[in-house]
Amino acid sequence: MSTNLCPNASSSDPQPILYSYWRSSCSWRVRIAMNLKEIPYDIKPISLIKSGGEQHCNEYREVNPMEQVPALQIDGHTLIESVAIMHYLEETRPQRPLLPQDVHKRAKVREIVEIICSGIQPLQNLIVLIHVGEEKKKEWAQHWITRGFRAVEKALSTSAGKYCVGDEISMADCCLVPQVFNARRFHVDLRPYPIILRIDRELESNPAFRAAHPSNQPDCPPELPNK
Ligand SMILES: O=C(O)/C=C\C(=O)CC(=O)CC(=O)O
Repeated sequence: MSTNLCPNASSSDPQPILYSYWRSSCSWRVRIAMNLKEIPYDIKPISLIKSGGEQHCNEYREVNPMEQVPALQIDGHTLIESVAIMHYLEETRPQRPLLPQDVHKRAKVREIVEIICSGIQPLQNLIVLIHVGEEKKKEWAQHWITRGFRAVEKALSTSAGKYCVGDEISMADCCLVPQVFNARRFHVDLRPYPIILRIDRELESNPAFRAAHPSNQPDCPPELPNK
């Protein structure tokens, strides 16, 4: 690895720590990326629901002022925001690339990432749903996921191979799979999105994706149905 890629990393650095919540789709994206790149890490679970949410406690606010997961302690730095973290990993650990070489394919990966990470997930995030209220939250989440998935499916109709963009797994796939889980959680009818469903099914058995799944997280409640 060249010296400017990872200026503060040394073999004596402690193992990275990922502040994560089992069902957080943003934590899940980073777990997949770490697993794909075979970067060992420890999980520090932050419960988003226990006692009003551990993400709001003073200690964690020092780690992530947005009071959200994930946060990643790596190379002597604390990084927040899942997409920024994935790009950092890509730039410092280029093994098993998550962006294609071709600039147009890269643009397509970023487009799909952006649709999901800006255009869908933030609108159905826990803090928003709390604000929307118990009575309306399901319909609200369905509305925004459906709207976004229409655009994702359209993008995939020209970009997809085996995965979101061509035949290599990319950041777009790291974002898509957790969003499909959220869609199912809110009972979105996924039949109009056959390409999304096909790619989700394709990645289900991938070991990096399996290990990152909520049901395989240390903080996943044991009593969860369909574990
Ligand atoms: O267990 C819970 O109900 C609390 C939080 C979540 O699911 C995580 C989210 O807010 C959704 C997400 O990350 O997309």
